[in-house]
Amino acid sequence: MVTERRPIRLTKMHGLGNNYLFLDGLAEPVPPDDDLPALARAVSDRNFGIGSDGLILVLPPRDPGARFRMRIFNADGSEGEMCGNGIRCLARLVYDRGYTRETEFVVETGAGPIRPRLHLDGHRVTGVTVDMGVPRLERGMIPMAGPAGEQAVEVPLEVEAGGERSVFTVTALSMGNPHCVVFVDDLEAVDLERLGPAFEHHPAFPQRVNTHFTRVLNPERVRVRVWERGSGPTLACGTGACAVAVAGALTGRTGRRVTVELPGGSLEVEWAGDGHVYMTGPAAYIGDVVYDPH
Ligand SMILES: N[C@H](CCC[C@H](N)C(=O)O)C(=O)O
Repeated sequence: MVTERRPIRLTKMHGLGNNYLFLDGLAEPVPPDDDLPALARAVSDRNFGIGSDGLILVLPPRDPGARFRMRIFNADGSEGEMCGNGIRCLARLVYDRGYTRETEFVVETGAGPIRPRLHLDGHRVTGVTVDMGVPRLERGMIPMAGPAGEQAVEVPLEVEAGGERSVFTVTALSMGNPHCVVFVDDLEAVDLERLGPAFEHHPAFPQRVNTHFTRVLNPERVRVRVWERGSGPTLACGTGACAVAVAGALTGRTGRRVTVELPGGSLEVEWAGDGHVYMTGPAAYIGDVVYDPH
């Protein structure tokens, strides 16, 4: 239940069609924490709200080493630790609004400090490369059931969906948020609406999971269909694209530099020698809107 009701100014942006409503907490009052899940659900609703994959707050940092702080809420109101497409949009927004003249800065997130770097043509942001940090491979860090210190690379997962039980081979890891990568030969044959929820709510993932059905086209290129924790099918998932690139390298299916083709477009991902994952992609505006239901 949203306690206080007043018009809320939002900016809708997207990264490859993965779209979010941004509340600029540097210019607007931020609703109380208890209101945020319900507000995220309300504004994300595509019929009774504005419609989006979720709500992102731009906030002043608490971490002295950070310039900004990002909080992300999925369309179901659950809070995610990080959002790859969202942080590229946040980086463009704070630069365009003149909150910083830097083209590289640290953003405090639930996944730790994340560092976007803006690509400019004059003063126009043409793209963003993000240091997404180091992937967490141990089950205890994903989190995923099983021995906490063990990795989950090419492991069996029995999934019950629509009365059918099947065993999938999965590779799970965290980019600060949990991901499950399932390599398949026939991507079109995946019944995402049936399997997506079954993976998302699988008991092996106590905090649920984002799932990425992935076809390897060649060692430098993969194609992915996404079911996101808390938002369902989206056109792209930035943290997921990073997880897919790491899983491809871990399983020997790809190199460490991969073009990840998503329904909304492609991201360039590299799991570099420093252990960090770097993701490059666009950030685009849709427009400003006032949420004022009554
Ligand atoms: N659904 C995700 C958060 C959004 C991630 C995604 N949209 C991205 O671009 O990384 C989660 O609950 O972990």
